[in-house]
Amino acid sequence: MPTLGPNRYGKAETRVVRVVRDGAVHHLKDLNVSVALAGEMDAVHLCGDNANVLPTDTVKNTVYAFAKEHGIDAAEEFGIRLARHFVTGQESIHRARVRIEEYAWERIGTAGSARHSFARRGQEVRTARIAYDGERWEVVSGLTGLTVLNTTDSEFRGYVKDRYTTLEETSDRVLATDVHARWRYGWSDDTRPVPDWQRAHAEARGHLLSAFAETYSRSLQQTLYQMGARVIERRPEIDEIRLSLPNKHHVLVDLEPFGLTNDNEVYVAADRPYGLIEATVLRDGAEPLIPTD
Ligand SMILES: O=c1[nH]c(=O)c2[nH]c(=O)[nH]c2[nH]1
Repeated sequence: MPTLGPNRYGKAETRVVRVVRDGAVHHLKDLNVSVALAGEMDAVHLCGDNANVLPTDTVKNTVYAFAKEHGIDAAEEFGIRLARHFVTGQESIHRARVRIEEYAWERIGTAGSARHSFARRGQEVRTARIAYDGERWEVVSGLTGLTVLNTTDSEFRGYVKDRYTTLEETSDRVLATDVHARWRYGWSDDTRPVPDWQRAHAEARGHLLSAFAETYSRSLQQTLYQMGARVIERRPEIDEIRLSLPNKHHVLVDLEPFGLTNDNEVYVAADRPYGLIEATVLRDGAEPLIPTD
């Protein structure tokens, strides 16, 4: 009989919107929560015995019930609460992984409606991934879809050239990317103080942005390292950060046919193909544990 390999199950993409009504002033949290559970699941796969299976429908209900009972503050905290509940609440479940995407809303600032009217903030998504095996925690937070652009202080020269190279060297180009960042906290057991998730996230995001803006870039690779290093240097609770940065090429348009010059003023924003620059930056002695795919 073929052997059953690694397996997990759960409810993916439970969309939960939680409104907190503070009198006339309302607050909004908007999450997409995916829970995956693993443990003693041989019988359900091999014999059709469901005795160890907490239904995925129950998993979904738990997400909604916890949103009501405990509210939602930091995504990490909500994910930790869920993971602990499944691992400590069911004997057959030994490990839980909770992934959360959080969509940010900001207030529409007109008088009166500012209390209950919101607009989605751009494409940026906050992410959290919590893994728990009953003893150790692994919390990886991050963000995707944070689009940034420098109109100068970026060059790309001195690279390898072979017979297929046509790219012109440049000492002044537009540098733009959609930041996809994941960072892993050193916190891993309940006996140690839990990081301030909201503050750590806001500060890490701020360091990514300031390093992007302040780095004189000789390549996106160099900028990536500077962004990651700044987070590691300034946030002691973070041991590892992985960045995936598409190079959103901005190509100068040839205006000569129209008798016009183009002194780094008019670009075509090419959407594909794009260079894709990826790397992990680590605290000295830390292990690279964030998956590279
Ligand atoms: O910052 C860059 N890094 C590269 O590796 C590369 N390759 C390329 O064609 N343009 C760029 N830009």
